[in-house]
Parts: sequence; structure tokens; C-alpha cells
Amino acid sequence: MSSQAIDLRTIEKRFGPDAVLKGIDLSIRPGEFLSLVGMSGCGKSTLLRIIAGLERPDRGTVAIGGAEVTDVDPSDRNLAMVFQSYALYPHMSVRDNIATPLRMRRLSMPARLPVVGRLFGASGVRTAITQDVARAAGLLQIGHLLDRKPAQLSGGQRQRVALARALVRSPAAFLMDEPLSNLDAKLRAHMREELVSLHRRLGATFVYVTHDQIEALTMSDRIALMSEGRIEQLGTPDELYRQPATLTVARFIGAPSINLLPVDVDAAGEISACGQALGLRSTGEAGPATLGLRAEDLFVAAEGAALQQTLAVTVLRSETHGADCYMTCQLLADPAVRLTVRQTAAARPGVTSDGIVHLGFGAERAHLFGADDLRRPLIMRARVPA
Ligand SMILES: Nc1ncnc2c1ncn2[C@@H]1O[C@H](COP(=O)(O)OP(=O)(O)OP(=O)(O)O)[C@@H](O)[C@H]1O
Repeated sequence: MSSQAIDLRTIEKRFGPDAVLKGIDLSIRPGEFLSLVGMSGCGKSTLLRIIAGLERPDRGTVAIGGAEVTDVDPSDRNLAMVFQSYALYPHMSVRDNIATPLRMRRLSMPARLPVVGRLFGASGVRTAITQDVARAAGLLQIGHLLDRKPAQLSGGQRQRVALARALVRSPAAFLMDEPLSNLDAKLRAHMREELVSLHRRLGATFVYVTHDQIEALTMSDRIALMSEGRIEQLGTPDELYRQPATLTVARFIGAPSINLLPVDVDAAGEISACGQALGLRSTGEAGPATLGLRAEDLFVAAEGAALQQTLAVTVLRSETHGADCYMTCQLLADPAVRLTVRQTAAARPGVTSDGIVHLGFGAERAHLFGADDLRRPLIMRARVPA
């Protein structure tokens, strides 16, 4: 299977008055699994369709394997597109569905005709097609379904047929637009694993559109998180989770959602929440900002801890999910602020007599975002002895 790089330079696209893509630069490496992720309407599908050649950018270039293809027809880009709707031919068997792209490419028009087509020879080509179909069906484990029609298949089986039809002609890259969204949750989880394993076996370039951040986090080598026609951040799942470049990325990535605490940065860079200094400093402009704290980075402070550097909360709810315990807390100083804390179920705290719990956090795991949405550096101040 060939695996090609895809290079997008300053891609812009408008639909009428709406600027849908506002200057996208993206280099997709050969053989990587890259997800385009973001809220509905941010332009993911449009970008994928521009790579496929189904839309033309107003500005910018698309290159595949180093060759510019901006003006090349979709059928000449050698890309395989897999949609959520499968787009199988309902009247054809699975075998014929998979074989069709090869017949279109390798056989002359008369040789493609049913039955009489054989009069036009090309038996060697037909044998090669049969072998390629068997190989693709083997890779997707659907060899036993080749004589069925799409209506006789489950959703997962149909998606596998669509994938087999895509990979049978060794495309330069696979473009997938929410291919699993028609499947139920259990099957979707299973197909995610299958796609990752297929990607590993083929070593092909995968570009995968999804609005589901969990899907992107679990499957991708890298994620391009899009927002309002721009790439907000490009990085590995771990980078987006641990070093979100903007508040938008921090909000989008992670379940449960990141906790957001309104804070103030004073002229000396000291950070406080509801008038209480948090023992953190930042560089840059003074003013309102947002502190992001992931649920697993908050913990119930041990008695005797430096309480001026913790957040006093009341616990509203506490739920155990298997090995984890999720506590929903309310900030004492500002009841509008809710914080979710994830701890191991074994560490679940007892209820204190006044119902107040002090939450600590590792400053090295906290994220600060300025009023401009951008990440700002955080410096931990030496703790004041208790
Ligand atoms: N052919 C079109 N004509 C006009 N507007 C369009 C067209 N295609 C897309 N749009 C608009 O462009 C914007 C981006 O659409 P796009 O489908 O790329 O978003 P998306 O991020 O893939 O969203 P979703 O996750 O809902 O599919 C949307 O506002 C959409 O309504």
C-alpha cells in the first residue's frame, strides 16, 4: 500500500458571504493517522472535500506525494473516500461492490459488461481483480459475505465492505468523513479498534473527520483541532490534552470537561480566585483570566496543608464509576463555579463535619488562559509554610 504525504497551503474557502476556511496550512505525513476534529460547522468536511477534489479552494494549494493536485479531478487523485453513508451499490453483491473500482480502472467499457464482457478477453486482468478482492475481503474479515447484497448485512459489515472497496485499489491515502457515526456505541468502539489495526497493517495515510474528541484521542497519531475555519492546534493527542494552546482546545478535549475557574492576574503577575491568592504567578498582562484544571489533577488536600493555596468547596454529589469516584463540588466563594474531581474510589473522602473540603492541585498541571483565549505561562510560587 502506498502512503503519501498531503500538503495544504493557505487554503481559503467561502460559501457565498461565509468564510468557511480562513487560511489552512497543514502537512500530513506519509502513513500517519491524522484526525480533523472540531465542533459542527467548523469546516472539517469542507477541508476533507478539498483534499479529495470534491470542492475547489478559492485560494491555496493541495499537494499529494509532493505533486500539486489543486486542479486535478477527484478521480485522478488516487484517494479513497469513505463516508458515514457507506454509499454501496444496493443491487450488487459484496464481491461486485468491492470489485467495481478495479473493473472501472482496469477493464475497457465493453469488457465490463455482465456475461458478454467475457467475450472481450482480459482474463488475466479478471484473475488479478478476483485476487485483489479476496485480499481486501481477507483484511476486513468479510470473505464469508462476498455473495450477499448490502441489505443482508449489519451496519458494521456494510462499513467493512465500504472500507474494503476503498482499499482494494491501493490509494495514496484514505479520507474518512465520520465513517462510524451510523453505528451503535458498542459497534463503534469495536470498529475504532479495527480501523486502528487496519491503519497499522496497511501503513497508509488516513485523514479522519470526526466531531467526537474521544474518537480522535484514541485513534490518531496527530489531531488538527479546528475552530471557525482555522486550525486551533495541531499535535499528538497527549499534547492537546496536556498542553492545550487555547481555551477552545482545553474546552473541547477531555471527558469530563476541564474545570474552568475565573481568576484575576494582578500587576505583579499574582493569580487569585475570588480574592484568594492561589500561589501561582504568570507573566504578561494583568486582568481577568481563566484557570483550567482537569478533574484528575484536583485532589482533596490533607489536613494541615497550606490552605491558602487550596480551593474551599462543598461536595454536591459523589459518584463511583468502577475504580473512579467523581465528586461534583461547588466553590464556597462563588457558588456559580462547579468543579469535578476524579479520584480513585478507594481515596473517596469521608464527609467532614462542616461539609467543607479543601481541594489542592498540582500547579504544574494547571493551565492558564488569557482573555484572548491563548495559553499563558504559569510559575509556581514557593509555598508559604503552613
Ligand atoms: N455546499 C455548501 N454551500 C453552502 N454552505 C456550505 C456548503 N458546504 C458547507 N457549507 C457550510 O460551511 C460550513 C462548514 O461546513 P462543514 O460541513 O465543512 O463543517 P463540519 O465541521 O464538517 O461540520 P459537521 O461536523 O456538522 O459535518 C457550515 O456552516 C456549512 O453550513
